[in-house]
Amino acid sequence: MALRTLSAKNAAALDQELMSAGAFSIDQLMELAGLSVSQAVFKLQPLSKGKRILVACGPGNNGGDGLVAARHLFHYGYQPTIYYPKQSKNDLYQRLTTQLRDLRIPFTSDFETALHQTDHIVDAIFGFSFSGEVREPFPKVIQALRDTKLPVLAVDAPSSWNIESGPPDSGPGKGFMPDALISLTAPKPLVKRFKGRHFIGGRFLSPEMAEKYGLDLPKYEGLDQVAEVPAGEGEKL
Ligand SMILES: NC(=O)C1=CN([C@@H]2O[C@H](COP(=O)(O)OP(=O)(O)OC[C@H]3O[C@@H](n4cnc5c(N)ncnc54)[C@H](O)[C@@H]3O)[C@@H](O)[C@H]2O)[C@H](O)CC1
Ligand SMILES: [K+]
Repeated sequence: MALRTLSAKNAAALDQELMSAGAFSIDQLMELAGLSVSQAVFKLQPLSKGKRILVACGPGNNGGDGLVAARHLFHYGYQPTIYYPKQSKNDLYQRLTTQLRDLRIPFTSDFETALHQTDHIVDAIFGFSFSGEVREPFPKVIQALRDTKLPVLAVDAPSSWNIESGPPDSGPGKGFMPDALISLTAPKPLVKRFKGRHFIGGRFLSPEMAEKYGLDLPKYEGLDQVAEVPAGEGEKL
């Protein structure tokens, strides 16, 4: 699979264009993004390997993808727990959290303890709009993600990585290398520095839009909402 990358600026522009000219709502895009994340978890962590999934959610749409993924994971038979310290008042996020509470999915404010009671972690803290130094309360969370021996799946970007240049040289994310990454719509330039299993998700791009942004549509198989990129492909980008 040949792959071309999408800068943070173009990712935001593409997002806006999908919701204007493309006539998608944010709810639809987030639902499909989160569904892809849930399928990547299913491939990485079959139910027989452990059902407990800790989903760490940030304040923006990356966190929203995590909330959607947790709902799907529950329906597949997993036991998700949500860490969501900066909850948005926005109606969409309020509805997503209500849907999770209705399923009796626990929310925790103690990330450290939750980390000792899970089998797998989803990093949905920051995506393509992350910039600068990691602000509170996330530095200790990023550090814990870096230090854990448990498998971590990063959503769209390993949180704290620079979207263009990749791993930070200092700060809590220095040395953070998740086991797997799911790029949404298209890989961001940081994938050149990523070592691990790499999936593409967000199966909603039209061929015209892909062409306009110079992207390749992944070869999704059958009903899959994710396509795995062969190992080493990212380094060639
Ligand atoms: N088309 C698609 O592929 C879609 C992808 N989706 C997902 O949306 C995110 C991007 O979402 P956005 O809301 O623009 O931003 P983030 O979630 O990445 O983060 C914004 C959030 O984080 C705060 N923040 C930024 N920098 C820092 C910092 N240094 N310290 C602390 N906090 C920080 C900022 O204030 C905001 O609150 C994309 O990656 C995908 O995962 C959509 O769901 C669907 C379409
Ligand atoms: K992330």
